[in-house]
Formats: sequence, C-alpha cells, structure tokens
Amino acid sequence: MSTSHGADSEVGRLRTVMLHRPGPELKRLTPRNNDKLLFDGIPWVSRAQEEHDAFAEALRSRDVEVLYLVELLVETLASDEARERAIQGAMASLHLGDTLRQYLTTALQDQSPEELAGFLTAGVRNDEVRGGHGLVTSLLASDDFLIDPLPNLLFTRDSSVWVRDRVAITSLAMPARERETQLTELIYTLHPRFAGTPKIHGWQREHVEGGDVLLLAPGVIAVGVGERTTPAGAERLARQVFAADLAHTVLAVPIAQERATMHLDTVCTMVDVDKIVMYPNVADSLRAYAVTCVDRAGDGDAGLVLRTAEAEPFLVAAAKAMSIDTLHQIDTGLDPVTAEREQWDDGNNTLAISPRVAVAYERNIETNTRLEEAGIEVVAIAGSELGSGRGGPRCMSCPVVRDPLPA
Ligand SMILES: NC(=[NH2+])NCCC[C@H](N)C(=O)O
Repeated sequence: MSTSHGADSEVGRLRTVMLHRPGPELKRLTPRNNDKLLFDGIPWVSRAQEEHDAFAEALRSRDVEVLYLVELLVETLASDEARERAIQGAMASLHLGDTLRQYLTTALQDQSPEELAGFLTAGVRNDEVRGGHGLVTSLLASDDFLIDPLPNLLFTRDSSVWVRDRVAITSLAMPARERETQLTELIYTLHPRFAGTPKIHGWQREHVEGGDVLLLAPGVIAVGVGERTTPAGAERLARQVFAADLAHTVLAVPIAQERATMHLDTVCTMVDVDKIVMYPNVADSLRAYAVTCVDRAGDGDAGLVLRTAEAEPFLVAAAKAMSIDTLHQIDTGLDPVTAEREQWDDGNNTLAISPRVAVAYERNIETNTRLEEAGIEVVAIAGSELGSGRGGPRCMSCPVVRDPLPA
C-alpha cells in the first residue's frame, strides 16, 4: 500500500493532503505565551476553524483527498504499542519529575484514543491535574504546562515531508515544536494506512523542517538553511536522498535567520513546472550550493562522498539542476513595500494543486494579480485568523500523494 503514497514535485496533480484543523491547542495561546509558542497574536479559534474548513473544502472540491492529522492520530492510538510510545514520548520531558511522571503515565493509560490525542495535542496544565502531588506540582505555577500544547500542528508542512515514496520525519528546531514529530512518526509507523512506508531522517537527527524542503523537479530538491534547517541538517538530508536514489541534486539555499524568512517556503514556492513565486527583495541575493554525490564509499548514507559546487544565483543553479533554460520568477507585491507586506502575510506561500493552479491567501492582492497575469489560476482563501501563526497554504498542508510529472 505504501508505494501508492508520495510526491516528486511541488506541482504534480495533488491527490491526497494531510491538514490539521485548528483545535483546542489554539485556545492555550495567551499574550504571555504566544511568542514562545510562535504565534504573532491570539487567534479567534472558531473563525480560524471556519477559514480552515473553507481551505479544506477548496481542496476537496478539486478532488483532493483531505486527511486530518488528529483523525490519523486517533486511529493510530487504537494500537496498544502506539499508546505506549505516545505516552512515553510525552512523559520524557525533564519538567516532570518522577512522582508526577508516574501519576500522569497511569492517568493517560486510562484514556480513550480520542482523549489521549486531545492531551497530546492541546497539552495538560498543572491545575488540570488532580493527583501526583509533590514537589513539582507544588512549585510549578498553576498555569504551567506539564505537557506543552502544540498550536503549530496547524503547519503540517514542517513535521513531515514526502520525497518520492519515502516520508521524512523531520527534526524541528524550535522547542515549542519539537514534540510534533513524535506524533507524525507514530502515524507513519503505526497507522495501518502507512504500514511499511519507508522512512528517512527522524526527529533524533540534525534539524530539518519541511518548510525548507522544496521539490523543484523530480530529482532536484532545494533545502533552505536558516533559522530552522541547519547546514548539518541539509547535509544529512542530501546524504539520505542520494543513498536512496531519490534525487541527483540538492541545492542548499542560505536564507536570513529571522522570523520573516523562517523557511524557504516563506520566500518562494513553485506554481508551475518552471515558474516560482518569489520575494523580490531577496531574489537577487539568493544563492544556492549544488550538492551531488560523487562516490559511494561505504555502507549507508555516511559512506557517500558528496561534492559541493561554488555558490551560484539560486535561479541559475536551479534551472541547471532542473535541466531547463529558465526558472521564471513571479514577484511578490508591486513595489518593495507592498512586497514586504505581502511576503510577511505569506503571499509567497502557495500550495499548487496542479501545474498553474495554486491556493493563496486572498489578502495578498498584488501578488495574486501577478500570479494571474502570469497564467496561474489562484484559488483564494481567507486567512485573517489562520495567518496569525505566520503560515500560509503551503505551510498548512503536507502533500501525501501527487501524481508524478509527465516525463
Ligand atoms: N513552512 C512554514 N513556513 N511554516 C510556518 C510555521 C509557522 C510557525 N508558527 C513556526 O514559527 O514554526
């Protein structure tokens, strides 16, 4: 069954996508914790859900199968092994102390899969626990989390990424997001639908986030290196995709280590086989190091000998690796200021449903006009609340099946 899943580009006809409908984890956000939890504001949750439902509907109405992360998680947690692993993972936190850990472990074991999924995603606060009293519960504040909530689950792009028929479990850099990949690993390992799916990477490895991984064309992967994906993470991913023959070239693309450009997909996304929507304010300075494999000296990915070319302008290096004349750039915005505003609001962060059809936030009027002028059909969705986590349609989706591009 596993062979039917996977993607080898950003634009091949989207068949199946994994989303996360915002839920009670967003209700944990307060003005005191939102920075740490990586939200810029406090979303109005029911409106965020409406916006998200409209996003899902836009995909379904175009014959895309929508899977929800929490539904997959609940189904996964029907297995005793999954429950055991999920609880162990959540209890590994060094905040806890043995008294509380033992109490919580037993309490969680008694929950139904739905309830357990709720605690794993929305977290547990100190004042929500009735037992396990001891030093730790007494000294922690009542609103301290014993299990942290995961509001950024919304951005399913980052916690796993398919590269051809393999799924990479990523390794998230920000402490607020670390635990997300325990859940995606569990789903891809123990959910019956994904049984036997070959996996690469893993949350114990060097940091790589899915928002930094762009499948430019079959065999060509761009990896942003910045706030989230480290240079060592990019190298590790390159080794694994070469070892498994998933790609011939990995382009490592340095991006500024700041919030506005936290992932490569905040700066550019593919909207056609040879068109990319890109933030013009960085386009000229964006460079790429092409990495290839020149020898297989030993076993596993560590034995590969890699070659790193001199840095070149990103669009030049990309076109070369993709064996096309030009990778055409469509600019965000109209002028540098509009571009900066629309880039911040994820104007670059589009999700292609097929070549030349892309989902985008409706608010980025100038960018969407440019996309349309370039022959791209824009499927516009509302995102006033969804956007408060700083992520657009691409961040909020993990393509699980895309048709291969015609050769
Ligand atoms: N692929 C993306 N651009 N994801 C956006 C993630 C946003 C999220 N609040 C974070 O800071 O991690």
